[in-house]
Amino acid sequence: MSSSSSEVESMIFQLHDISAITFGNFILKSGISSPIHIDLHLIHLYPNLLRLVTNTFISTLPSSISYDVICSVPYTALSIATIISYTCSVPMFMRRKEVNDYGNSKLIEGCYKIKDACLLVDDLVTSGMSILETAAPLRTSGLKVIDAVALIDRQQGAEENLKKNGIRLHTMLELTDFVKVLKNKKSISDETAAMVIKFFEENKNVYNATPLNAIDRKFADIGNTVTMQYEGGIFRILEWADIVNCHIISGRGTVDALKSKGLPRGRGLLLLAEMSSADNFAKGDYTAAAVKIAEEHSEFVIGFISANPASWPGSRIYSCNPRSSAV
Ligand SMILES: O=c1ccn([C@@H]2O[C@H](COP(=O)(O)O)[C@@H](O)[C@H]2O)c(=O)[nH]1
Repeated sequence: MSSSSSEVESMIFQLHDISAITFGNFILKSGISSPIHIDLHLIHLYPNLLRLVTNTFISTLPSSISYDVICSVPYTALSIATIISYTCSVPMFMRRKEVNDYGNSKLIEGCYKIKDACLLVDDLVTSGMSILETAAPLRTSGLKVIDAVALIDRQQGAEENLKKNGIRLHTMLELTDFVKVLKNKKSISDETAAMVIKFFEENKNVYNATPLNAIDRKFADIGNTVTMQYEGGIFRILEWADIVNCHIISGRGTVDALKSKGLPRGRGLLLLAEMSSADNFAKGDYTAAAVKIAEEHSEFVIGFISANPASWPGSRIYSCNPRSSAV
C-alpha cells in the first residue's frame, strides 16, 4: 500500500496546524539560516498525526532495500523508528548522542550482530551530517550501513554527501512540495512561498558551504582529564569544534579518551607530531610514536601538526604547520 496524495496533503496541513512547519528565520545545524523550519518532534504529542506520519513512512519504504536491523538518528526519529520496528517486526537498536557517566554507559543499546545490515531512520535531512554522525560508530562496531531513509528531504545536499560516504538515501517527501501544497490551499501567502522556493534554489548544497570549526586547544593531559576538558567547562568544545588537536606526551590514552567522545559526533583530531620551538623534544622517536598512534586511531585522527612533514613518513591526510593560523 502506498500513501495517497490526499493523505500526504492532510499530513502537511496537520503539521502546519500544530506549528511543526514554521516560517521565519532559523539557524540550522549546518550553520545556515533558513526561512522555513520543521519540528517533527511535536508529532509525538498528537497520536493520530503520529500514526499518519509513520504510516506514510512505512508505506513508502522502498522494497528494494534489505536490512537486518534498524537504528534511528537521535532523537526525533526514535519514535518513528520504534513504530517501524514494531510494525515490520524488524529488530532495532539505539545509538546515543552521548555516553552517560552513570548506568551502563553504552553508546549503542540493543542487539545486533557484526556484519548486520543496518537501515538508518531519520525524520528530516538537510546536509546528511546527522546520518553520518550516527553511521560512524555503527560502522566502527562492525555493522554495514548502506541505506538510510528519511521522511523529509530539504534537498540541500544530503543525497550527494551521503553517496560520497557510501550511503544511499531514500526520502519520502520533499520540503518544496510542502510549500506548494500550503500555497495552493492559501495556508501561506504567495510571497512567503516564493521566498522559500527561492531560498531552496539558491541553497542546494549546504554541506559544501558549511565551514569546519577548529580550535588550537592542544590537549595534553591523561584521558580522564582531557575528557572533562573536551566536553565540559565553560567552553564545551565537543559541542561545536569539528577538529581539535593534542600532544601525545601522556601516551595513547589521551587519543583514546578524545576519540571516545569525538568519534560518535563525527569529529576529528590532529596530533602534534613536531614543533617549531628551539630545543623541543617532538622529534625522532616521539614523531614516530605520533604516526603509530595515528595509524591505530585512523578513523578519528585526520592528520598532524608538523614543522617539516616531508622529512618523515606518515604525514598523510593533512598536515599543518605549528605557526599556521588554520588551526
Ligand atoms: O527544518 C529542519 C532542519 C533540520 N532539522 C534537524 O537537523 C537534522 C538534519 O540536518 P542534517 O544537516 O541533515 O544533519 C535532522 O535530524 C533534524 O532533526 C530539523 O529538525 N528541522
